[in-house]
Amino acid sequence: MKILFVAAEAAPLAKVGGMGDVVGALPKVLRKKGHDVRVFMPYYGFLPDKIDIPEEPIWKGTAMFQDFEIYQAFLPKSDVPLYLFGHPSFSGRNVYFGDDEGWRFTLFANAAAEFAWNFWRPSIVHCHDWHSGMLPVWLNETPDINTVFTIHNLAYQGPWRWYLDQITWCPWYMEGHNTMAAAVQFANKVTTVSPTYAEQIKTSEYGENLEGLLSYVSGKSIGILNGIDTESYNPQTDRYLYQNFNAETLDKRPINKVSLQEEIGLEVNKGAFLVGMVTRLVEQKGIDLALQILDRFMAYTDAQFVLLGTGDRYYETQMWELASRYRGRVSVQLLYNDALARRIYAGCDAFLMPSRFEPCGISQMLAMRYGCVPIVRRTGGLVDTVSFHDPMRELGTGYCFDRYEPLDLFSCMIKALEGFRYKEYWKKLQQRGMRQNYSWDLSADQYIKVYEEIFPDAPPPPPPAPKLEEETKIAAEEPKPSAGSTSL
Ligand SMILES: Nc1ncnc2c1ncn2[C@@H]1O[C@H](COP(=O)(O)OP(=O)(O)O[C@H]2O[C@H](CO)[C@@H](O)[C@H](O)[C@H]2O)[C@@H](O)[C@H]1O
Repeated sequence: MKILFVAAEAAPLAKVGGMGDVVGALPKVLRKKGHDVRVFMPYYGFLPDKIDIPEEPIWKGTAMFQDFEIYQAFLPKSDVPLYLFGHPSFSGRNVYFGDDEGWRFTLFANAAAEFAWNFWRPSIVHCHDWHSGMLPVWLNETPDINTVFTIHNLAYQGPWRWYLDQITWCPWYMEGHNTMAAAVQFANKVTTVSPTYAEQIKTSEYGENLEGLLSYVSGKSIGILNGIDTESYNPQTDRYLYQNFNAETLDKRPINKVSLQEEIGLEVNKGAFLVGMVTRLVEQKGIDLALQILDRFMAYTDAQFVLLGTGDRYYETQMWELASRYRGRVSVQLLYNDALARRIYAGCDAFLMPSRFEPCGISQMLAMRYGCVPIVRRTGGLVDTVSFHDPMRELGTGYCFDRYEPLDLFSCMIKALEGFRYKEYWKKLQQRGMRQNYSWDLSADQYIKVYEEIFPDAPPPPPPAPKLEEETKIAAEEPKPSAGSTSL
């Protein structure tokens, strides 16, 4: 099957959060399973620092009165073709910035529709979050192209209808008061990234005002648990670690702890309980809850804490102040750094994720893969991926609490600290986490099932697109205007 992923992020090239992880990993697995999957993403100004991109575009088009060019590269270490949407509005050094984000990504989505209509015609366009949310609307009247829309984060819903009306083509049949709502209505299938979150978003507590619509479309929606890129994130081979290890050689892991402590300015102390967080500093991640208890936790224990993240200025300042109160015991790194993130997963004893809501969560799975025990609030995908530690029966993979209450988080962290004292049990807990299968294999099969469920309704796909070498030749020619083009 021919599938075009359309997304704002794809790891390791452009990643701000977990959506990048998914778009960087899932296409590779689907391709291994025999599907022709390709990725369409903006040509960000920083990409030439990371991969070789040919100077000549393979195609040129127009959308929303803007000329654009498409360049072709490949996802690193893979044979997944990567189409890069070249337009000056994306030439900056950041993925997300500025007030024109709504316009910029709507243009991106419109260009993706043009691309699918006129250059490489897939059977399925797999859209990710609001950035590509208008695609299911525009492609609704193209019967041989079906759409799957994946919700990674319901909190960001994209431009509102009144604004879309001003900047782009909103067809007569379009319904939905913003991009996300329209995508949910028009996609052939809607997926979200864990079974528990798929149920939660039908309630007013988690539905972000779309709970009614999401309940209404529940016949075409499903929760499919994310996986992780087990090749890239492998403590046995990860070149960013001070010392490689696996579940059988956990005795080597403390070298990472000590080296991390040195690197980030903590007192070097193998025995201290080191808790880490790698996160976007936003309300979703429960930073306010953590801030309510961290002072006391540091005061009453000899634990250490490291935070790696950027985001909300208020949280950044509060974390910074915490670090200044506990010099040598709290380290706050207000930056985005993939290598340091890996060293935190490999060096910390526990990983804190007290999320207010969590569609799936990639970080807790990465933490477990690196022998770092998760402390999580039981919400969304955290329920589906972390289970209660029961030392007597040797079950479970982490420490969990239910209510979004400071006391509950505090007592959960104290339990983890106590558990850490019993080294043999702790080691078994780490090993159970490391041996979990969080690879994309099972989830990729579920996505294939979703694609196959909608595919029989479509007419047979058009004749195969030209081979890649031929596509390059086509690039040299001027694009021909084609029927069915709907850009403005
Ligand atoms: N400062 C920093 N430096 C380096 N790396 C950093 C970093 N901050 C975050 N990261 C990395 O970004 C990723 C975060 O992924 P998550 O899935 O945990 O959350 P996110 O909310 O971004 O994703 C959303 O989409 C994903 C994918 O569907 C869902 O799992 C999730 O619940 C949803 O909120 C991890 O790979 C983490 O290591």
